[in-house]
Amino acid sequence: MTVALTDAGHARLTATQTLSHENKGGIDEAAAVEKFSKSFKVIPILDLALLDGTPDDKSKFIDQFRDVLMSCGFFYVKNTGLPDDLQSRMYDVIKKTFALPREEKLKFAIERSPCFKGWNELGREVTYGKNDMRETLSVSYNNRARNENEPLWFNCIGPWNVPTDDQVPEFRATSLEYLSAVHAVALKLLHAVAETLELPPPYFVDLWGVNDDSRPAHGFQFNHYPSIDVSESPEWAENLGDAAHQDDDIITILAQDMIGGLQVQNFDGEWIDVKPIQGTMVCNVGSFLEAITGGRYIATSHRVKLNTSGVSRYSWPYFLHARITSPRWLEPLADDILPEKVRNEKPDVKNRYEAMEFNRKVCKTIGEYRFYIKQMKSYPEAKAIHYPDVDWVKELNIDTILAKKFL
Ligand SMILES: O=C(O)CCC(=O)C(=O)O
Ligand SMILES: [Fe+2]
Repeated sequence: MTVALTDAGHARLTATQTLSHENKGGIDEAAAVEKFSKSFKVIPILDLALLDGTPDDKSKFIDQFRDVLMSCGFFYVKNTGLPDDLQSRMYDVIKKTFALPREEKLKFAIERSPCFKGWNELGREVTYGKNDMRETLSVSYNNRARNENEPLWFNCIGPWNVPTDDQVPEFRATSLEYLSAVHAVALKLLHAVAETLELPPPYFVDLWGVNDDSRPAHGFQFNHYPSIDVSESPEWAENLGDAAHQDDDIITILAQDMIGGLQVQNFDGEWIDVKPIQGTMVCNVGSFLEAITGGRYIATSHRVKLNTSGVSRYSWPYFLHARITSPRWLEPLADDILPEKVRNEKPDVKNRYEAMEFNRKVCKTIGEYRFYIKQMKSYPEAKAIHYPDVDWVKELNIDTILAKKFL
């Protein structure tokens, strides 16, 4: 959900932002022009209120949703049920957290956590070999620490490494409130995804242990993209806020302020702006849904441009993940159980899908993959401190040539 901003600089930007969508219900007209094409030029808006409406409303939603999942993989949702004031409070907490002096943020730096949680300084995160021009705080859930008799990769989740109550008094209460509210939206969407495939609504929730209360693996992250003056720092001119990637989860639900910068790639290779729209959140398909549907539901590639707007940008995504002990690779749903409309949609994403397929077969479990590949690659400094001797390519017995090509 975009946030009504109060300070003068932001309010000015909000007022001058021209939004291409008119928020009328269902999918708006701007999106309908490009209806469900893989050459999309705008991102559709879905109205979650339809799911609680009449049976007709609901089936309209499910039909639209299926088309969106097969064509674009990215969509706004409105009428999420998340209180506006919760979004504003979350936004204030995020701003306060990143505004702490560096010495204070170092107290919860990612290097202090064997679970790769905590604050990651500007420019330190690496996505596909490039440094992202953002600082982040990986929050997620406050899980218990790994027991000694559990595999090392159980450290892919663990206890919070976040500001203390003295540093940001509202941090804990607001984050917990937000996590529970956004998780409810994610569940609603995941039930609807199952319905687009004519499966029982809890199908994926059960398959992936999404409601595993004992050790929730979902991600929650704060992102701060400071404005970079490239005339002063020309060495950063070619970097991005966040390099192009697919989300490696089931579904992502992102809240952002009104600054903009997120872009998604259509199948003609064009980068399309995901402009902030008041009262909406941005959702996208993750690689798990892409894999289980044999590439029919698209985990769209996206990136964040280098922020040169003159004003900081903040975003806070929630990543719905499977239980860490779930198998990393699941055979796609058999063709004969897919509804005809989905079955007939042949994925034309060969290269992307192949890479993803390889990538998913590399590890036995989701936790193993997150720990050895994702986290160790993304946070090299933290890896060097906690796991100096671990060589993940060897550890997982990966073909080094394929690893170079695909990972
Ligand atoms: O900040 C954004 O708008 C997107 C961030 C993102 O794609 C991610 O953190 O995976
Ligand atoms: Fe992402």
